[in-house]
Amino acid sequence: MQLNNCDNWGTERLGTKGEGQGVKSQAVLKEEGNESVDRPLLEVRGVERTFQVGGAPLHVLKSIRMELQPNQLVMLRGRSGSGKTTLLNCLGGLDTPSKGEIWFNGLPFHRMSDHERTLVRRNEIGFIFQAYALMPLLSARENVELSMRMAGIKKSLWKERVEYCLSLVGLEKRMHHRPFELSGGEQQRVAIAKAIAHRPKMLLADEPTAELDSAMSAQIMAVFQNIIRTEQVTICMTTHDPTILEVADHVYEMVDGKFL
Ligand SMILES: Nc1ncnc2c1ncn2[C@@H]1O[C@H](COP(=O)(O)OP(=O)(O)OP(=O)(O)O)[C@@H](O)[C@H]1O
Repeated sequence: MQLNNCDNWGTERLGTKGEGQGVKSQAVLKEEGNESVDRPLLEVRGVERTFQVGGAPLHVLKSIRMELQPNQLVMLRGRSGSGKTTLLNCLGGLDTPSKGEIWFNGLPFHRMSDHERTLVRRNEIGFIFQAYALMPLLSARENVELSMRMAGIKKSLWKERVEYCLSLVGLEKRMHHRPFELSGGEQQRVAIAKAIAHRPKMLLADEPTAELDSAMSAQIMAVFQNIIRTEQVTICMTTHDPTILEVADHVYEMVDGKFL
């Protein structure tokens, strides 16, 4: 199953980084001398997700425990139906666990309202989908601008940041191309530029290489490694592809809703 397309979340500005009501960002906690700043970027403790299907419970996630440290590339590997997308949805605050805790950047996602999670997600998390999720009538540049508009970033800052993000993914010469004028790998690189334009701390990618051949997949993984270094971002991605696992800092192997 694929992640929801975040472009449908609306465009109003809901606050600046870490401005969620009743919750404090890592930066604020640090200023206050709170020891929690040593926490990982993301901590998952005892997470379960159960759906009611035809009146019976379907236990999709079972006792999940994981950590994402800053500037890591972490992969979730598992067969179709093992629960990878369900977990990614919970990590990104698109879904809430039935049980357990998810701490993102010191914030208790599992206790926050939808509105609070939306604020954090818009400002601090980027999403990349298998099917690129680009607007077909907009150029590469306009697609990246769109995500800055959605994050409420001042228009005067767009030009420099958009050009920088497109150059990071090696597409500075394709800025004016629309998606249908780009290869699959190039479209996915525009999607990456779009996902990092608002400077998220965490990128979640659901099968980002599934539609690509091995050479293009390798390019995407090189781009991921580059942006972890230059943008100080943590990436968590799902994959079926065993050939790309070697570039991961950590691989979680998922079987039937549990980690091996
Ligand atoms: N909203 C839902 N309601 C009921 N069942 C669901 C729901 N979302 C997911 N599931 C079920 O949970 C299981 C895991 O689905 P999920 O999409 O997380 O797997 P996946 O590992 O990402 O698979 P794939 O690699 O094919 O995308 C599946 O059996 C799916 O049918």
